[in-house]
Amino acid sequence: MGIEIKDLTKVYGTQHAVDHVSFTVGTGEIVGFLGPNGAGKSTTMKIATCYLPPSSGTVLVNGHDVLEQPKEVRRQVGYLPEHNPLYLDMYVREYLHFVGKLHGLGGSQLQARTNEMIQLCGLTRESHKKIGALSKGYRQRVGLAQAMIHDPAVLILDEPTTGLDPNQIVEIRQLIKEVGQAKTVLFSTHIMQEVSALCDRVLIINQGKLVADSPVAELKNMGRQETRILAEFEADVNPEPILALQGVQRVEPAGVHKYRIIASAGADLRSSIFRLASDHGWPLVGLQQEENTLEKLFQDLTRAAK
Ligand SMILES: Nc1ncnc2c1ncn2[C@@H]1O[C@H](COP(=O)(O)OP(=O)(O)OP(=O)(O)O)[C@@H](O)[C@H]1O
Repeated sequence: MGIEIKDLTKVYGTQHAVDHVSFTVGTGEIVGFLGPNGAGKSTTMKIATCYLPPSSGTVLVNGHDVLEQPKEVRRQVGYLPEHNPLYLDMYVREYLHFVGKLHGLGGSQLQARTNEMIQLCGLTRESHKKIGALSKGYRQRVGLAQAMIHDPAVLILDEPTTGLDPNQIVEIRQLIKEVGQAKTVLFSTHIMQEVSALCDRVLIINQGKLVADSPVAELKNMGRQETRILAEFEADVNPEPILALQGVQRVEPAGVHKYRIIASAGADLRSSIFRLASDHGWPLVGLQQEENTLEKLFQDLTRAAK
C-alpha cells in the first residue's frame, strides 16, 4: 500500500509545477525525494497530504484517494511541512495535546501518546517550555512529534533537517531511521549524504518531471560503462602486469604512487589486484572501487533542463 501516485499533474496558471509524475513508496520503505529548488517536491507532498488538490492524476495513501477520502488519508498520514508552522505561544506538551485532540485522541490514550512522542523525539527536558523558546532543532522535533502523534502508517517529511546543526542533523536522521522501521516514509532533502544514510530508494524530480526512481546503490552505478578502481602502493609499480589482468582496459596515473585501473563494467578486480601486488611484493596501501557520487549524478540529471 504506502503511497501510490499515478500521472500526477499540478498546474499553477500556465506552469506545470508537477508534470505527469508517477511513483510508489511501498510499506516500510524510506524514500528520499530530491530535486533542485522549485522542482515540485513540496507541491507533490502537499497533494499527498490533502493540503492541495491535484489538477489531474491520482494519489492514494494506504489505498485511500486524496480527493475522495481525505479524512482517511489524514488519519493515515503524518506531515512535517517545509516551514514547520507551530504555535509559538503554546507549551510543547500543550501543543502536542492540542494536535492529538484534533486527530480525535482523548483521555488516557492522548496522555500516553503525548508522553510517548515527547520521549521518542527527545523532548523530555523541553516539554515544559514554550515552543517560541526552543532552538530550531527542538522545534523540528516538535514538528516530528506532531506528525506522529496519531501513529500514522505513512510519514511525509518536507526537508526535515534543513537549518539544523550537524549534531541535530545526525539525531533527527537517527530518529527518522528508527521510526522508518515500522512506517512508510517519504522525505525531501537537498543533502545527498542524507539519502545515502537513510534511504532505500531515491526519487529525483526536475522541473516537475520525475527523472530518476532507483535504489541508492543502482543510482550510484547508473550510466556506468566501466568499473574504476583506485590502487595506491608504497612506491611506483610497473603497470604492465595490471594491464594483463582479464577485463582491464587501461591503467592511468592518479597521483603519487596511485593508479586508476579502468576495467569493463561489472568487473570487480580488487582481489586479483591484491593477489598481483602480493605476488610482485608491491606493498599495497589502498584499494577502492570508485562510485558515482550522488552529487554528480544529481547535477547530470537536473542540469540539462536549466
Ligand atoms: N501557490 C503557488 N502559486 C503559484 N506557483 C506556485 C505555488 N506554489 C508553488 N509554486 C511554483 O511551483 C513550482 C514548484 O514549487 P515547489 O515548492 O513544489 O518546489 P520544491 O521542489 O519544493 O522547491 P524547494 O526545494 O525550493 O522547496 C515552483 O516554481 C513554485 O514557484
